[in-house]
Amino acid sequence: MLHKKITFIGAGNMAGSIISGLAKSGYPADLICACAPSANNTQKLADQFSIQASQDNVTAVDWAEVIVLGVKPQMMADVCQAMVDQGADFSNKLVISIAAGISVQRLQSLLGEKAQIIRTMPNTPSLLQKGMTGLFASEQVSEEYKTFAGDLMSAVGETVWVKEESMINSVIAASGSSPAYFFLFMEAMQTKAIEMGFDPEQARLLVSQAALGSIEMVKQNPDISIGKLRENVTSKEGSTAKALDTFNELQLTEIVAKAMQAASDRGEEMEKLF
Ligand SMILES: NC(=O)C1=CN([C@@H]2O[C@H](COP(=O)(O)OP(=O)(O)OC[C@H]3O[C@@H](n4cnc5c(N)ncnc54)[C@H](O)[C@@H]3O)[C@@H](O)[C@H]2O)C=CC1
Ligand SMILES: O=C(O)[C@@H]1CCC=N1
Repeated sequence: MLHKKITFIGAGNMAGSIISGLAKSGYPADLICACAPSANNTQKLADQFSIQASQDNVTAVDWAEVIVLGVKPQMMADVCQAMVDQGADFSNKLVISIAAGISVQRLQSLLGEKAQIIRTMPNTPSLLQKGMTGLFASEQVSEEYKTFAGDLMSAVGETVWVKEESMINSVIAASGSSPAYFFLFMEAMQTKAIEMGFDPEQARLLVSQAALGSIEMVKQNPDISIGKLRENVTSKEGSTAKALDTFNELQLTEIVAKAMQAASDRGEEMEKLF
């Protein structure tokens, strides 16, 4: 991939994960700058990966060709407005937003019509280059910048382009937020395993190794449906069947669908609020 100077505005959980994944992927560290008001996070990343750290958004934007917006949705408008008021010029720069709930149109009105904006929805496993990112580009974004954004996010995991911006909210539901669902499930299992007599480390090992093995089986067998893999574990009248009956009685599938819909709805709602 081409290498361009990238400034991250915000260096928290998500931006920090992408920066770490990028640095581990071999992206030139001297072309990455992390910018946030407090030096805490930025300096940690700078010490760990030899990237640049800054506390001055405008200078950091001036320096780079690609700007990744990684602040909280609630803060996005104020942060963008402050940069523009202080003279930051986003004309013809590639602006990659990772924020939930901020539309391209909103960003365009904040940063100016000449900013080339790509909206993405990554997730924190980007840290380990095991991320999943959905991307949406408005019509005015150049092919060069689309390719760059795709390559950039591919350096930290898998990517899917969506044609409709509204599908970014579906990406939130399926992969942006979903590491938290899997963590919740594992937490619940760990809690019960402890109750059944294991110490916390053993319980964590039992649950996480089972999860890891299951994921690998899904990944390494793309031609076998996930349902079939489930059936292969489920002996007739055996113990797995009893566990699955319990999940079904309590309507796990419906619960998951409702939770995913709630995540997507909140993304949509935030687009109106912020
Ligand atoms: N955490 C996650 O799993 C995911 C988060 N996102 C999106 O990423 C964005 C950031 O979320 P998190 O990383 O979780 O939040 P966070 O709170 O960990 O990070 C926010 C960062 O913004 C910085 N910041 C605050 N004011 C600033 C300013 N004026 N200028 C520059 N930086 C400033 C903070 O210092 C912090 O480094 C959100 O918009 C969220 O929707 C997207 C996908 C997944
Ligand atoms: O909770 C949130 O709003 C963000 C978006 C996806 C994951 N975290």
